[in-house]
Amino acid sequence: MKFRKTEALKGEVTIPGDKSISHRAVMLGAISRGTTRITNFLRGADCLSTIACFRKMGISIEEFPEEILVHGNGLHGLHAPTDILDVGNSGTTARLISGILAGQSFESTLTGDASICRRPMKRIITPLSMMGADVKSLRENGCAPLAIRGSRLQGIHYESPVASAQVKSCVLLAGLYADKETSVTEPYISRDHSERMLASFGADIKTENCTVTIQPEPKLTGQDVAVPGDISSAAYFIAAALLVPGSELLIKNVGINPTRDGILGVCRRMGADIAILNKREHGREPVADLLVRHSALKGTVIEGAEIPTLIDELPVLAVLAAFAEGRTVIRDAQELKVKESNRLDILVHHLSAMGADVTGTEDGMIIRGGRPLHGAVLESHLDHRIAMSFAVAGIAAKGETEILQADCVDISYPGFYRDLLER
Ligand SMILES: O=C(O)C1=C[C@@H](OP(=O)(O)O)[C@@H](O)[C@H](O)C1
Ligand SMILES: C=C(OP(=O)(O)O)C(=O)O
Repeated sequence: MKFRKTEALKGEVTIPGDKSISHRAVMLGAISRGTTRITNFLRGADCLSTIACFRKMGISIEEFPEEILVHGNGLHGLHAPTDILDVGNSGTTARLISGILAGQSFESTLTGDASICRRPMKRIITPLSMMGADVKSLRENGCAPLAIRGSRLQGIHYESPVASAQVKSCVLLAGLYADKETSVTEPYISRDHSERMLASFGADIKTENCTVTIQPEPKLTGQDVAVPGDISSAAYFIAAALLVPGSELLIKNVGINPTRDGILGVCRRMGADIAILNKREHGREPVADLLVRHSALKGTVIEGAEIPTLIDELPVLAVLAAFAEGRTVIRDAQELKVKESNRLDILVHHLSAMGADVTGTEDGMIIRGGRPLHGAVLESHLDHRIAMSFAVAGIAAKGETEILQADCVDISYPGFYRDLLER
């Protein structure tokens, strides 16, 4: 896929549903009693993997153009899977479903694509084993494929070494099947969609600072879930409108949960003109429309507690920083090394290939912005966020940028190129 400088981004765009919330709606629907009706469900490959996994455990899930219906069988209503559970490219599916599988009375095997089989699973094997589950990395490398023998679990208090919503959610979901309360403390607060949705389905769950506590064996009841637009997908449009001169773009129906909206604060510090309009609630999630105008940007520092609130947006923020005047420092972002690809290394490589002045560090990078960027031929490494971030760089840089294996955007945003280019 090839990109050149585009015209100003004008008018409005409505981006697809939130990936994290779509996954969770299917999972909680599957283990609740009654029907869960999901609107604005993200039909990306990752969320379709979640649906396929629960169908293999006997859950009836109907797909209609406007809604998804999940007919749950209750907390103990899953059947032993008819086959190996394939999570595809989805880390969220792998880690969250493992928490549910750990509490079942059957054995299951879970695998995924080459990227999934490189991503660290020890971070969930450790707490699930503490709870009494038998979870094995079949290649003994701490990664998938995983064999999970479920059992009646023990409630634990887990101090997570990483601020990861996937680890936290995995332990909380396992906690539904424990003999007493389970709590998780993380170093910084990560996205809290699981907590909000578990509460709305009827779980007894409380958050105090960085600790979440859940009581076991709740009566979960199917709900209507209206999925907000994904701020991680909106991020590419925010960045494109900020970079392309003359742009003034209204991005409608974006989830602005404070554990996810770090990109807005960073952009504002960089000098961005972003107005938050029509603030409202969708279920328990805050939503707004964002009016973004082309802006002159300056460098900033992104670190610490802010990192989990914008973890998936760091690739596109690094692109913005390359176009901004002055120095941007990204620290505490070592988690980027263990996503769909090693995003730190690839960002440094690709930004340099486009002419940016960037130095990789142990846990981030230093970008000395303001040099004019030029086109380059770039591998996506089958990482949707890399492909979308450099598509944005490509429409703001001089000359032609080609992204190889660009179709991987279907993981989280089918139709992304059409929305970006055919406006
Ligand atoms: O819980 C979730 O839905 C997610 C959590 C984050 O991962 P970590 O928990 O590994 O930080 C994020 O990068 C991922 O895209 C989705
Ligand atoms: C890291 C991501 O997703 P996951 O961990 O679910 O594969 C992402 O979407 O950027």
